[in-house]
Amino acid sequence: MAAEASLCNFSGTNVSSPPLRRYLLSPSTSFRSRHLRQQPTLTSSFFGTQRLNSTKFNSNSHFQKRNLSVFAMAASEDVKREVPLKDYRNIGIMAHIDAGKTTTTERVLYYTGRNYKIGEVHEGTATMDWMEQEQERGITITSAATTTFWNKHRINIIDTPGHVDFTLEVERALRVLDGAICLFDSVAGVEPQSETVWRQADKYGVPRICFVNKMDRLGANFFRTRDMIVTNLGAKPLVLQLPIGAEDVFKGVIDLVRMKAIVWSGEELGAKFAYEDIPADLQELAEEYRALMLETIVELDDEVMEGYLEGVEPDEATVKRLVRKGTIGGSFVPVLCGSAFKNKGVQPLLDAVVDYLPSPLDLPPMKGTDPENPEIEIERLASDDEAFSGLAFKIMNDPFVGSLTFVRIYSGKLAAGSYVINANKGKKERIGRLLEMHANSREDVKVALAGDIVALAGLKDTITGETLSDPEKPIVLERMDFPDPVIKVAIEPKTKADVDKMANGLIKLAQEDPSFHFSRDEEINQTVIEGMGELHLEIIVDRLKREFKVEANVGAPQVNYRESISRTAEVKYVHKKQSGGQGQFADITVRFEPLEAGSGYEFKSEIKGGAVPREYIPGVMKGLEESMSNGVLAGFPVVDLRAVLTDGSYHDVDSSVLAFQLAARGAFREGVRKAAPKILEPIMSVEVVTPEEHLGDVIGDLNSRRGQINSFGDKPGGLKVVDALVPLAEMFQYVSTLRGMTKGRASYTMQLAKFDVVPQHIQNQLSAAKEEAVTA
Ligand SMILES: Nc1nc2c(ncn2[C@@H]2O[C@H](COP(=O)(O)OP(=O)(O)OP(=O)(O)O)[C@@H](O)[C@H]2O)c(=O)[nH]1
Repeated sequence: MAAEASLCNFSGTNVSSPPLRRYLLSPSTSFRSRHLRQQPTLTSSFFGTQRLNSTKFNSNSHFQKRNLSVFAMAASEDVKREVPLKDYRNIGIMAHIDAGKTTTTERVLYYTGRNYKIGEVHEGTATMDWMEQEQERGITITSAATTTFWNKHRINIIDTPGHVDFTLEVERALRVLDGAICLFDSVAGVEPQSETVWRQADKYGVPRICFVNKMDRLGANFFRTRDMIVTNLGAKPLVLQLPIGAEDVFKGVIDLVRMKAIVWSGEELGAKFAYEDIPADLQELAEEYRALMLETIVELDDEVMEGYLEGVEPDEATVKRLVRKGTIGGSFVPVLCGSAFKNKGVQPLLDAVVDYLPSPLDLPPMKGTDPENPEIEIERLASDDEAFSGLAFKIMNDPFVGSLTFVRIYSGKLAAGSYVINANKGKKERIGRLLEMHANSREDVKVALAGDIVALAGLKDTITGETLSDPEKPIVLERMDFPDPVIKVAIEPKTKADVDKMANGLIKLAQEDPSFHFSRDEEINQTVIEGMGELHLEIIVDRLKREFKVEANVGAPQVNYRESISRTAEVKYVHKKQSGGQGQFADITVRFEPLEAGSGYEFKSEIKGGAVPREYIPGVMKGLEESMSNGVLAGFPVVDLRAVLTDGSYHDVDSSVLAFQLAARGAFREGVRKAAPKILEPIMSVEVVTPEEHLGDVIGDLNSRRGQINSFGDKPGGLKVVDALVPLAEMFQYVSTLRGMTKGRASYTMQLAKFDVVPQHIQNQLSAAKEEAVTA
């Protein structure tokens, strides 16, 4: 018989315990009957999508079920595009925490005419920060997508959070954006989270423009920020504006493309601005920077370059064309400035979005694979005439509509009432309603087109990162990478009555957020939630309380350890039982091999000549898979390991799938013990910014936390910066220690750097703790 070989690969962390699987399979239908009852009135289309009536949802809305047929009808209608695809801009606003993303987005919404009364972040009324706790904490937690229009261009904006615990939100947004605005605080310059986000944007090849915000703040320095874009980000800035004044005398900007000053007459919302002559004292500087700009852009066009060398300056249209070309091609990043809070610089920023950031047509076609045969690559052009494809990039639970799936449409059309296929799962999904989102209000649309970002209500099986496509022409678009959670806490509802409510809430939250996991450990009778940091889990617990009305007791945070092996080991294991009637017999030999960090788990069969018959191999795979979630040292998930089934034997009567499953579990226990098992812990890359007088304390403290100091440096304003690698286990509550130690003058950021082996004494403690918990 020919050699049988099968290889399966899945990340060890995705192995969910049986109770978790049960949770995930239970249907969540609670919202459907109550909310799919809007009475739609067809109105003429105004913009790129065909609208039904605009509806603000509130608990008083009354809808009628029979009109659902209108949605179904819409699927077959021809749709005329109102905004050409070349005039679409799908953008995100990214930055370090507190750089002003929400404030800037609010201004953008105001100036594009969608918001009549502006919300201020510090008053807790900002439109994009619509979740209750965002308003209280004044930070943006969930990306909210909104559609708006500027100069006949359709701009879809996704507001992304700045805190590192929500990095995944930023990743998701970047995956579906065509361009981005990177905001910097002109006092702090390029901050650590901006560097992280910048690298993420590089990874997805997202063209961007920079906006140096907060030019009105004491200590604002446009040029220092420009220099930091070079030194900290390794990027090539193309200065397109210079500030006129700074701090409390910041008046406006010099537009180096038109060589005009743009001066605002006040600081209030809607303050008028006028184009004026460049102030005499800035004329020379403006000429110098215009020359620098021109020298950079003419390199992109030989003909223009020749003219320029002969003394002919390119006209405004040519300058804009070349800036656009270089921005989209990644040759440089345009740099603008202003003060969102004082309403200066926002309109030219919107012009720059339109002028320099790409439309879907400027980008390469979307690549994907055939779901049946992942070897076959497929491309989809950004066009309404192509087969439909879209990527689900966010799931949100909405109190009025239920679960909303945000989808970026890459090709084709999507109609309410139609059916699509979830290409990752091979499951049909019915498109109940299509909603165009505007922060916390929404409008029903009949059909959405290539380039649109819409929210779909009523999808059943689709989670973040999956592709929806035309059932006739399925495609799986590139998958997103989700980081593994690094921290966990035990959680228990305060009353027995809340057990089911909590399970339901956890399922919904996990569907929304792939960096959040939960599981139930039957052995110690505990539900455990896992996430990217203390704040991340705090927010989850808070949302359970507010949105699902579950009061819960929460344990102390614990590190998400992993187990792995250090060397290859082979083990022969025979499972044999004879009690009463039929016996059980399975004999296998399995080789356990260590894999590179991040490889997850692989299974391979090298069985020849049917030593283990084909029908029993799934039993072996299942037994090994089950064991992967429960390592031999301290019960942590096992990662970075390949199990190879090399030999075995069976009994004609007594062998069964179950017998091989039990043999695999035994082989795992024995084999992994022989393969020098080890416990791994998350090591964080920590950056602390502190005044010099506290530097010694900060370093001493990091050393006492098993920290390894990598470098020191200087920051503007006489501050020192320390880079260190510190085990996450030592970083709980660091925020309060640091605050106490430096009188609140230092700040820090941290993110996962790697997993590394724990010292022996900690391994012993963890093993002992597991034994104690099981005994208890
Ligand atoms: N002086 C000044 N303050 C600003 C400016 N823009 C924003 N702010 C203030 O800076 C603080 C943070 O602004 P946000 O808009 O919440 O920042 P964010 O980047 O959205 O913050 P996260 O969502 O938490 O990451 C708020 O108090 C704003 O009022 C500005 O141009 N000048």
